[in-house]
Amino acid sequence: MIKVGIVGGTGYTGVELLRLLAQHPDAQVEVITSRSEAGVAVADMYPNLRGHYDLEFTVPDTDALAACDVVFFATPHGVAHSLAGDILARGCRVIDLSADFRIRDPELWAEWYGQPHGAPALLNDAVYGLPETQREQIKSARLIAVPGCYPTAVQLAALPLLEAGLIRPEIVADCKSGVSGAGRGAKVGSLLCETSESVMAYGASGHRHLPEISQELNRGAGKDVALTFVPHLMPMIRGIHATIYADLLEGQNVDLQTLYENCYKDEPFVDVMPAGSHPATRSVRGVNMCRISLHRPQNGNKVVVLSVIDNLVKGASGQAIQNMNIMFGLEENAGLNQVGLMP
Ligand SMILES: NC(=O)C1=CN([C@@H]2O[C@H](COP(=O)(O)OP(=O)(O)OC[C@H]3O[C@@H](n4cnc5c(N)ncnc54)[C@H](OP(=O)(O)O)[C@@H]3O)[C@@H](O)[C@H]2O)C=CC1
Ligand SMILES: CC(=O)N[C@@H](CCC(=O)OP(=O)(O)O)C(=O)O
Repeated sequence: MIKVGIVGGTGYTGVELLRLLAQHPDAQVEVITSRSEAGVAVADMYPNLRGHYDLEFTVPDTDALAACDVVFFATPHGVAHSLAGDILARGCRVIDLSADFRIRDPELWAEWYGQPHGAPALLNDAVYGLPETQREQIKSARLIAVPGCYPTAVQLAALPLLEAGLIRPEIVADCKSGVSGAGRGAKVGSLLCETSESVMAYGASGHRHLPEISQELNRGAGKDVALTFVPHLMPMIRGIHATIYADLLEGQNVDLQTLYENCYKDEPFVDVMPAGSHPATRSVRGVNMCRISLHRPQNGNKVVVLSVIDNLVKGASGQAIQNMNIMFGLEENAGLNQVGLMP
């Protein structure tokens, strides 16, 4: 059994880790931290976990965490910067769900996150944990930077076109998110009265996921890709819907459906739907899956790619467990075989 520690167990990604790990055949949660709920039983706080965990939240303690085989950080930005180095130095592996190690350039990170990078010396050890592009590096990694939710949906949709050099290096990513993407902390903007029956764009002139998505699209394309990224808050709890618009280069006659099907044929968590489908976020609720479909609007060289994920699963905790499975040589789908909820 792999011994798991979780820092930040009361947040939405923390409790999603607990939900998914409760059914993992090869992993057991030994330590789960919360400063505000220390001493409270996990099952008292989250009754959906009654019967699955006999564990209390404890304050973060690096000795207890480092005694685990792997520690997940489900914490706000900056926390892994201060704790991960000590835990790694004691031989434990770290999977960070925050953005602390996603951006290779510490100055760029500081610019977008409004604070100095707290652990630049660890950046060389960090592997960007998108299994569909980094599987080999993940196998031997000790520190994983789990991609952001929007970046996961956008990259899986756009990379096959960019890697094949079929489009102009210019992409528009129009994205929508459920409110759980904003975390569990109390904020006026997340209140029911503020979010229901309403749709709102935000960060249209610059969102912190822009440099992360750009970094990875540029890497896939082998050149700079001009990216326009606009996120929207939707009146739903979970889900990301990304619509990608791109221009095919003149004279390209490639069968895009076949390109995508071949690209993802061995990927357990990417579903290329029949051409012309319209994937809905509810089709991935609670499951570690990205569903993609391709469209060629008539009269033009546009290609539109639709991509949906659950922000808390393929966009965070499920993808984090997928990384753990790869790092520890387990079946990649161990503990990740859930079927989605309908309706
Ligand atoms: N929500 C989402 O859809 C996604 C979130 N992420 C990222 O995952 C991380 C967690 O997100 P989410 O679960 O939504 O966040 P929440 O705000 O819901 O939870 C944060 C958790 O971190 C703990 N925490 C806060 N500050 C500290 C600290 N200084 N030291 C130790 N623990 C701390 C909190 O518990 P306590 O204060 O009691 O210690 C709480 O359990 C964030 O970086 C987020 O950006 C990534 C992808 C998707
Ligand atoms: C709806 C909402 O507020 N979404 C969050 C992004 C979700 C997220 O968790 O971002 P990371 O993956 O980088 O941690 C936001 O826009 O900042």
